[in-house]
Amino acid sequence: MTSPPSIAIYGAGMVGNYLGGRLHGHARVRFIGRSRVVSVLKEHGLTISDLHGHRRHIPGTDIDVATQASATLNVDAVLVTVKSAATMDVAHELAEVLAPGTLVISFQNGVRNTADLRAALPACHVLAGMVPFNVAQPEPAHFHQGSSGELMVERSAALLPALRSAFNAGGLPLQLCDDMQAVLWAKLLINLNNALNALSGLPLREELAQRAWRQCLALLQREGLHVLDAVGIRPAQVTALPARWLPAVLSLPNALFYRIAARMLAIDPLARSSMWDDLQAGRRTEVDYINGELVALAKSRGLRAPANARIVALIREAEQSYVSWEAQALLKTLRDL
Ligand SMILES: NC(=O)C1=CN([C@@H]2O[C@H](COP(=O)(O)OP(=O)(O)OC[C@H]3O[C@@H](n4cnc5c(N)ncnc54)[C@H](OP(=O)(O)O)[C@@H]3O)[C@@H](O)[C@H]2O)C=CC1
Ligand SMILES: CC(C)(CO)C(=O)C(=O)O
Repeated sequence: MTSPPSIAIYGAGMVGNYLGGRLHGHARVRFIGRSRVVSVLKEHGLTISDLHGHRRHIPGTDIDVATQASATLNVDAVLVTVKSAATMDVAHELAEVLAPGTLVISFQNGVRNTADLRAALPACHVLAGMVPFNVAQPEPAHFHQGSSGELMVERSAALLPALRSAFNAGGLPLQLCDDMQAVLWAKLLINLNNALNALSGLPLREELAQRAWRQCLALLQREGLHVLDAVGIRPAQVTALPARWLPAVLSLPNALFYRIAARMLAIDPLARSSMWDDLQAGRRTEVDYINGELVALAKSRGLRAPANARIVALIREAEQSYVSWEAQALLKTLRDL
């Protein structure tokens, strides 16, 4: 790769447009998405910003967009940024067009997307990635990073220096990791809050500032950790504190929590979970790939994960007709199971 690497963003949405906007100019970026989304980018241009004050506008005339998988032909790397339920479709679309050896990175939540992509794309280098921060969409063509953290990607020789340089130059240094499955399980434990945040109807910061919501999350995480222990999965440490300590810290009274875990509340005041975004947009959520993943794992070993199962059911209900919950009421429901 002598000229800047060419990167296709497959799934121009919150994460994809933000990553693509950061990489634009440091790589040749092509945004592949639904026509309703890419036509907004062409019309308004793309604005990206973050909670640290970074802001950038890319005019629509400088943005390369497409709606078909054939636009990934001959790119150096494809970043997959669709929701988990769309992964298999994307895998089959890419299988029709990608040249052998193409690098594909899944920047998705959930623990099975990389394996699904790998199975459908055996001749490609498929790597797992992890996005630790939140992306919000304050306006149709504006994507805002609302919390901190570095992207993580599986260490691999396929991750060529020119590509890593493009991420670095775009302000998205890649943290390389040998055991991404452990990272994805740790992220899944954090994502147990996605459903709670959606049910709360509150921005993340307001929700996590309330002890009863944190206690709900602690309860779901304890149950998750119990299942992971039973099957021998050890989640990686992806936050300042090890995954195993999080339930105890989340359960602290507010005054102590605010002092000890101030970093957890360093979130843009308007940021909400991607599951809230899905419910608002009337889309099916990723709950089966997050809480549902633990429920299925528990079941496969003759165990139970009743609190996470209840959350799956509540989100299913909310997908049909949204009703927000009070924290104390949900905590009681989960404790009574
Ligand atoms: N949003 C966030 O803050 C964060 C999200 N994540 C994770 O990142 C992943 C992406 O999330 P997010 O960016 O929020 O998702 P979005 O729904 O905002 O973006 C995905 C986009 O891809 C489109 N799409 C789906 N299938 C195809 C296809 N076959 N071809 C072209 N476009 C397609 C979707 O359209 P349509 O809706 O019509 O299917 C949608 O516009 C998820 O796994 C999420 O959990 C991780 C960290 C933070
Ligand atoms: C960043 C985080 C944990 C919360 O916004 C997330 O992954 C999501 O919303 O899906």
